[in-house]
Amino acid sequence: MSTGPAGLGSEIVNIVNKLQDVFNAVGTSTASIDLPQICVLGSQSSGKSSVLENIVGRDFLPRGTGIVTRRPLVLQLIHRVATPQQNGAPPELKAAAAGDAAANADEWGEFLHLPGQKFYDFHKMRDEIVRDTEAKTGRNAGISPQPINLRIYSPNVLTLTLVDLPGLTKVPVGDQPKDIEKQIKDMLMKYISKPACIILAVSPANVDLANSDGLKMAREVDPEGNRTIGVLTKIDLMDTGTDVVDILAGRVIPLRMGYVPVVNRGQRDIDSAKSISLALDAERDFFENHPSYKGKAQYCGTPFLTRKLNMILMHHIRATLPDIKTRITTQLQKYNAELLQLGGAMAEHNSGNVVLSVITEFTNEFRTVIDGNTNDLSLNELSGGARISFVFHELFNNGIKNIDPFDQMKDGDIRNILYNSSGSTPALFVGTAAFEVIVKQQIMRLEEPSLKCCQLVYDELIRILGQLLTKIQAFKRYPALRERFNAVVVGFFKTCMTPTTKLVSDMVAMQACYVNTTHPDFISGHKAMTIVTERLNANKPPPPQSDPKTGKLAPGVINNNKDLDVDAKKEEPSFFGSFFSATGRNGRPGAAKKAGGASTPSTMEAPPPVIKPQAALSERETIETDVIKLLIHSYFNIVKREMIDMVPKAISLTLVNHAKVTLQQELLRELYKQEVLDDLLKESEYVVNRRKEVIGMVQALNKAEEIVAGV
Ligand SMILES: Nc1nc2c(ncn2[C@@H]2O[C@H](COP(=O)(O)OP(=O)(O)OP(=O)(O)O)[C@@H](O)[C@H]2O)c(=O)[nH]1
Repeated sequence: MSTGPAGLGSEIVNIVNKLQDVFNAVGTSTASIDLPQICVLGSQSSGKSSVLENIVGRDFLPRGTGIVTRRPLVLQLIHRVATPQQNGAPPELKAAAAGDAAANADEWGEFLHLPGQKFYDFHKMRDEIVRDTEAKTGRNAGISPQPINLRIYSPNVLTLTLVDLPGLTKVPVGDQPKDIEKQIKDMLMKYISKPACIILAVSPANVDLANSDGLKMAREVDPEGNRTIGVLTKIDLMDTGTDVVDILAGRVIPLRMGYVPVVNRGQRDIDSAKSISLALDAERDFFENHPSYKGKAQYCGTPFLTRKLNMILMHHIRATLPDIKTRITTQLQKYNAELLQLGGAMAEHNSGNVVLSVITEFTNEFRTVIDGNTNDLSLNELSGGARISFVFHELFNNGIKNIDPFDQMKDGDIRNILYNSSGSTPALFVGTAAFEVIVKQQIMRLEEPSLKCCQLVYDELIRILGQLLTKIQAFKRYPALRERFNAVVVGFFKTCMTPTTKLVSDMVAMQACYVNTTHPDFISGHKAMTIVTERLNANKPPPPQSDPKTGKLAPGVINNNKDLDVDAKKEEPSFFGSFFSATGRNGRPGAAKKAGGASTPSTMEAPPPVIKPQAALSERETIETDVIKLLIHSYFNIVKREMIDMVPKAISLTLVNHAKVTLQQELLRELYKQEVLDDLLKESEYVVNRRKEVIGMVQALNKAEEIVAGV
């Protein structure tokens, strides 16, 4: 490349330019490596475009009213030595000369979005900037963070990369969005907040520096002023007798890299198409002859600014290169690892091996999750097996315990059952039968929560399946495999549910079908009787019928034997009457007072169509009912306890444990078949695309590594 003072730092800046190209080629989403660059920051009309054009030495930026710069312009200036044209001027140049008087064979621009096209005509270059800006943002609409990349080759530039950004604005113009100020500020922030960015803060000297929007914003991200260079424009427009000497001396807002004063073309110069070379001459004259600056004129003006920027960028790049190298290496490792996960660059696979290993991984994970040995144990959430335990020991346990056998049954109902269950032999075994009827009814109520428990455990298994389908990487790559896995496993769980619900229903049916009154935990009839009568005595002394003999029914309830008084209706002729009052067709109570009674056999009438019990319970009825309730309570508790114990065991046997043991076989049988293997391993579009992207990144990073290797 070039040598001599003009080429100062070219090599190292070129390295960054090359890196920029390499990364640009793989897209903007990969800006994970921030390259050093100089960003131009300032309010509208502060003179940013003028400074840039002076640095380049050519007119090439769009001008106009409103926000002209609406996309970042990444401007790579590349110094090249002027070469005598050997075979005459290139054809593009001949065409260009007509439009741009300054066109010459040594200076041209190239846009990244128009590869291979050389712009010798800098006016056409300007048109292209306008065209592409409008293409991406609309005519006067908004702004866009998507940069335009322009590279300018010239013997008159120092190798330098500058980013021209939209000017800070306050008022939306035309159909600009209302929040344009915020949009611009956000975009600028994105650029200047990166530590690798050097901020070129442009402020007009004819406005108080404290009000400079550019400097204000720069201080937000660089409060110490370590990476901000101040450019003071419009020095020529300052009132006579005033100057920026205090600012330059760092006495107003100090910046470590200092300030450079410049004089650009005024509006009138632009309108009269004054050439930049003339403008640069005028600038030099201005500083050399101004009383405030002539002693330090070599530190003023655009050429000094350019050299300074070149030096700063070069040093900056030197300083950041080691870090860039490290980042390239880490990124390379990251993308290589991802590529490996995506199945490598060639994406070759032996479908049999893949399916086999996914089945193994899945079933291992499944067992681990069920057994609760999972690595990613979350502290604030139960998972897998722990959730199933919760279903068993909390939900099911409480669901069963909370069933109150008498919540839907009034004492009067019990009395009715007591009577009804006696059938045509009212007194004999009446208690036993009623007890069994009620207990069986209540036992059947346990079926619903038991089946619900099966369903909840099934839901948990489905949940685990969902987790594994997300967790295991191969499913991302092979969506068809994922689908089939899902279908097979869900189908498997469903199949297991049939014997499981049958088993659980049967367990309830077993309990209901045989009531074991000899169960060791069952309260005895005598005990129940004693408890009830004691309770009664305690509640309302003196008990009028405290003699158990009068409540003879009760012991019979349990033992079906001795004390059951078949003559009860003789002793208490009101046995029926005390239990029931008949209601006639018209519903009048007492219409058949003696109905059904054996006392009037000779004049027996047909019973009334509806026979209703009397509302209040007699004392004996109360005792009988209480005894029955106590017995039911005792027995129902035994059954509940057994169900709480057994249902989880049943569900484990036929569902959870069964799945643990046989799921692998099932998956092998369904999926590990030659005829389906290839279909299962069709890759998802995402994987195919992502692999392309990652391969691109890896290639770019490899290239980047090469580029920085020698530095
Ligand atoms: N006299 C004089 N005029 C200047 C100087 N710098 C810029 N101007 C004028 O100020 C106006 C704005 O300059 P630009 O370079 O377009 O400013 P800008 O910051 O790029 O503006 P936007 O792109 O709209 O944000 C133009 O009319 C320039 O001619 C200067 O140093 N002296």
